[in-house]
Amino acid sequence: MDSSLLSYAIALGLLNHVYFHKFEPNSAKIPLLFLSLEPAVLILCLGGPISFLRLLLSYTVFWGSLSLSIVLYRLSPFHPLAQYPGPAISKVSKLWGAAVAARGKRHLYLKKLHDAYGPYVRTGPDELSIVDATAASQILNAGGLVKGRFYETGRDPSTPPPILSLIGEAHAKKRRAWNRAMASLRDYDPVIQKRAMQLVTCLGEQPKGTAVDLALWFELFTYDFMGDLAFGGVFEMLQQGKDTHGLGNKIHSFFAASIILGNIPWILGLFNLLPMVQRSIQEFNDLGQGLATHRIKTGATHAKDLWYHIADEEGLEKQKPTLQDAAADGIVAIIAASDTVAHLLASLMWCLVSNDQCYKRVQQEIDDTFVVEDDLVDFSKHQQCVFLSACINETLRLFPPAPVNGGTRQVHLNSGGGRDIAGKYIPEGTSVYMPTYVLHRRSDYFSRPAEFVPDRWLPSSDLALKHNASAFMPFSQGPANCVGQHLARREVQAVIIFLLKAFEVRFAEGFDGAAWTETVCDYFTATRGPLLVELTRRG
Ligand code: HEM
Repeated sequence: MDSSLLSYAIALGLLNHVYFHKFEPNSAKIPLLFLSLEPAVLILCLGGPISFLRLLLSYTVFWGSLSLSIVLYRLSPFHPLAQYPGPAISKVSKLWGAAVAARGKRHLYLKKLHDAYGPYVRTGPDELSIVDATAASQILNAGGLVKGRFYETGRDPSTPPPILSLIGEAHAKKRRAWNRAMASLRDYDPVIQKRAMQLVTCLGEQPKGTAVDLALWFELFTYDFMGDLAFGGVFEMLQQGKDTHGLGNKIHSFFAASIILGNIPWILGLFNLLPMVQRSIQEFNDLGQGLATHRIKTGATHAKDLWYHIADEEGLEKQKPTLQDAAADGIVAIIAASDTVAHLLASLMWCLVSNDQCYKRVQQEIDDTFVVEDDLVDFSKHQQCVFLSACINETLRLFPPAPVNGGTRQVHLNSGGGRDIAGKYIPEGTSVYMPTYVLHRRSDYFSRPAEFVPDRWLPSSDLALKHNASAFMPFSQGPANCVGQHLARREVQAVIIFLLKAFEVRFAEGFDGAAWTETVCDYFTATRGPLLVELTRRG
């Protein structure tokens, strides 16, 4: 046995742990290079024969001592997050979390963990999941924590970052343009109306007695609508009755890769080198550029569209964004605004069709508000449907389209110490999730948390229910909350009003309605399986 090689390999393993713990790298590229060479260099330095057996010993002992030291430290009471409970496997590595995320069931896994361990759970060596409304509000609002490394995923560093990845002044600048775009939502009413009416027409043309996949049709609606708003009307998927651009697949595989990478961000630099990943990022960049070029060539479908604002066509900013810059935001508009709204629409229809009483109340409210068909286009009347609004809130509570509330927030390393948040100490280097799916289902915030009870949102309700509205944050909170939330509500309100005025909707024969929620997955935004219904024209 080569005892000096053994002791040096152990010591080198421990030294590497101490070094990389203190100077945590941003990317695994350089550390992996060092870690793969060091045991061989050690043999060269110690002298003696360079045999296969000595190499094997050096590598095994070096990697073994490094891994054991990391595992023991992460489980030890000396780790800064030692006071937070959580499963041992999560304390040791994020790989388990990444595997759960890859299956799309992260929201359900987090719910189980919080049920077992309470509102603060250690979900990774340096990661917490928090479902405390006060803490979430402090983290997300001004003066809270900044965005974590999660937001670097899915982007090639050579491409301009979209609003979602930015912080500080760069974020504020883009946010001003987005705020202008969302300041006068009435400008977009004609587009919502046109697409909602087209949706109803397309649905009415489906052969009688066939099952219609509402989840798919809602996606086509939102793609067409956002295509109109951001890029001058490019997709026309409703007309074709299918996702002709494969946009759904592109978005879903992009997000799936992003959340897996978001769980183990140090792998980012390596992962981005894979041709498959480069291709996917490139595809998105090309799509954005192509759509932007199309919009510039053809102009807007109506006076001032979203592109007009995000590309600053009015020239209000000192420095106009480049085409690439604006295209990056245009793509965010398609991604952030289509799948989320489609999910809300599908979940809402599922909730209504599953709850006959609520369905009838919504239908009655719509019939009372819009006595003649022409009234439907009067968007000011849409807001009068207060029970429908309550149903929208209740759906957002139960099925938030961003189940984990976006990416992580972080107390970055070397940022001047940890932070006190709602009476708890969050040490430097900690990433934090605030899964709304779990927060919204805490029984001490909302009574009967798993039930669809829209009345809890009505001021006139005489139900004596616990109702903590500050724990309701489907659109996140603070300066980087969802800038499109009012547009989303406006779209959903309109589509449901047009749809329920035109049709009776029931689950299709043989469709297992009760099992539909099991098809919901969390890939940053939620995805869902087909929602098969039967539509009957109302008289
Ligand atoms: C039901 C529909 C929607 C839901 C539940 C939703 C939810 C969210 C959430 C949770 C965030 C924060 C993400 C994070 O911090 O990582 C967000 C950000 C954002 N959303 Fe939405 N969203 C919806 C619809 C829309 C629509 C219709 C638009 C645009 C037309 C939009 C545009 C954006 C943008 C641009 C951001 C980034 C804001 C910033 O960084 O300042 N969203 N959304």
